[in-house]
Order: sequence, then structure tokens, then C-alpha cells
Amino acid sequence: MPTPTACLALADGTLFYGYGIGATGTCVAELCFNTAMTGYQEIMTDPSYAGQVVTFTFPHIGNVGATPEDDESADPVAAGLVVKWDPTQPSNWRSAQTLSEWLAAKGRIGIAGVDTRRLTRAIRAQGAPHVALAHDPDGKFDIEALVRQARDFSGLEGLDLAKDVTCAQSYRWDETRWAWPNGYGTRTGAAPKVVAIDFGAKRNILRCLADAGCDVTVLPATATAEDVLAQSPDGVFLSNGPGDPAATGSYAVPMIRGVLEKELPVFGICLGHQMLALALGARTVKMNHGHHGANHPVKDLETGKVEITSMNHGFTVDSQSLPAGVTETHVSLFDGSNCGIRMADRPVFSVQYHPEASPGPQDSFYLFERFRAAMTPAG
Ligand SMILES: NC(=O)CC[C@H](N)C(=O)O
Repeated sequence: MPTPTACLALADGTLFYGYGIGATGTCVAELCFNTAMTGYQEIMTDPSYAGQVVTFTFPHIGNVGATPEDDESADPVAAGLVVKWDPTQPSNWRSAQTLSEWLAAKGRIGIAGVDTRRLTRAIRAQGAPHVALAHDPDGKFDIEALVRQARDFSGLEGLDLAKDVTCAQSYRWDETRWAWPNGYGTRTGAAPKVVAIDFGAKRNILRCLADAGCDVTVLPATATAEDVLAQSPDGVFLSNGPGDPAATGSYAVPMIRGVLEKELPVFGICLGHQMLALALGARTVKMNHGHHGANHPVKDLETGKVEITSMNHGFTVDSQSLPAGVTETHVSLFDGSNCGIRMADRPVFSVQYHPEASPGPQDSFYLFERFRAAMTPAG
């Protein structure tokens, strides 16, 4: 058996050996598992994964290589990845690099050859363990140091990571979705002006807003209510993003409250949902091992319909804490946790899941349509 060239050390001392792919070195992070069967590149470049190593439960990861078109942000933001099988040569005409080459070019570490079923059970039992992941082509590991690094990592609770992944300056977004056949981008009538707050926005969210016919200006996470209102928006969008919502809320909540005073339509996704809930007076809590996948059933409590959704969150809005005037609109059919809210009397709403998919099903695109309709009642 060849010498293992990568080691994943959990804070409790459990070790997983495998074969290193991508960059060499060590990273320290929180560990989660994602059950999506496709879209590893979109997952690795989703800024919401900052500070996390992702274990893919689907065994064949890397089969279609990597292409710049599939990046959800400029760089991979997940700290590293864990896969079961050593990736095979890519079989895809779109592939520009192998997964390992792509990870190496982006400075991200991977480990292949891990019993990801056993590891996933450990994640479920321990609740998002802290880990150190090391890749050394010579297979030399200081195990005590790795376990110590994992133990010393403080975890995501209390961490504001949105400010690390947000854009430096505001910009306009005008790209629509790649090869999307329904012609959402070809509407007539004036495009409502949307200010999108970038807490770590995935590109496909911005594409979906553009597809829904919105004129999108992106502002950094630290934008104030004055910055937002200076754009004279018809509506405000709150993006996904990494870290602890309560920490990011320290500056985002005053901004959102300032926007709410002006009675503008507001739509939030994931971290944006959590931010809106905090601004309305609810609270957020850390989950045991979160929801990360592309087949999470969610029930729309107002229509009774079930949507299959893409999810990626480790914190959740405590539905018991929702104040009067805020309605719970969606719940997870896996564990009953909150998946959506709206203000009873105005078009201010948000969802915990990812209607932009990428990867995942597109059942929930109607939310972008709903947001557009709220800004252009006659359009
Ligand atoms: N995808 C997201 O926006 C994640 C939100 C938040 N960081 C969480 O883990 O719950």
C-alpha cells in the first residue's frame, strides 16, 4: 500500500489517512458534510463555506474536472475537501483542469481515499468537529501538532467572515444565467433597481436576479442604510455568506432596520435570511451539523407545496423567537427547522435555502419572480 500523503485530524484525536490532492500544507477549519451528487466546484467556491472543510458523501467527486465557468466566486472559499475515491481523469468537454490541478492552483488542500461514511457519522455524532487537514507528499505528519491545532481552533461561532469575502467596492451586475432556456432575462418594461448586499454572494444568485429582470447594483457587506438608500433602490436583496449571523448582524442589522423604515421590498437568502430575522427581532442558533446538500425537502406552509432545495447552512433561525407580525412561511421536512419568513403586512421575505441552486434543483426560482413582482406591482 502506498504511503498516505494526507491526514485529517479531528479535535478528539480521531485520524483519517488518505492521499493528498491539490495544494500541500495544512489548514484548520470546521468540518461539515455535503450530500450533493453534482456541483463540487460550485460548492467549493460558495463563499458561505469560508472556514469549513467539506466532506462529500457522494463517492465520485472530480469526474468532470473543473472549468472557470462554474466558479461561484473568484476563488475557492472552502478551506479544503474530503473525498472517498481518488478522482479519475475528467471526462467532460468543458473540463479545463483536473480537480487536483484546480485545487493546487487555488491553494486548497484535499484528501482522497477516506471512509467518508464513517467520517459523516462522526460529524453527525460530534456536531461539526474542528479539524486540521494536512497534505505532505513525503507523508510526514506531526500528529500531536495537528490534533492540537484542531483543538485550538475556536470554530465559527462568534466569527464574522462576511467582511473577509465581500466585494471591496460596489459594482453593477448584468450577467444572466448560462444557457438558461426560459428567457427570464428578456422581459419588457423598466427593470426595477435592486441593491444587493454582498455578504459573500454566489454569482448565480446575482444571475437569477438579473434573469428575473432586475437591474442589480452590488454593495459591500458593511454598507450602511444611507449607502443603500443613496442608490434609490426599488428593493434590497440580502445575500448568502459565511460565519455566524449574530456576528455579522452587529453591523448588518442596523443597515437592514434603516431600510425597513423606508418600507422597501426586501428579499434575503440564507445568511441574508438570518440577517433579516435578526433585524426583525428573532434570534439565530448554531445547529448540530447543519444542512448541506441539494435534495432537502422544504414545505411552503402557505400553499402546502413541497420544494426540493439546495441548502448550505450551519446556523438557523429559532422559529420560537419570531416576533408578532413575522410569519413562518417555510419549514424543513427533515427536522422542522425554520426555512422562511415574511412580514405579515409587506413584501419583506427571506428563505434559509438556496433558490438559485448551483448546484441543485430549480423548484424555488419563483422567489426571484416574487421579489420582482413586489417591486413592480404592475409589471
Ligand atoms: N449559505 C449561507 O448563507 C450560510 C449562512 C450561515 N453562515 C450559516 O452557516 O448558517
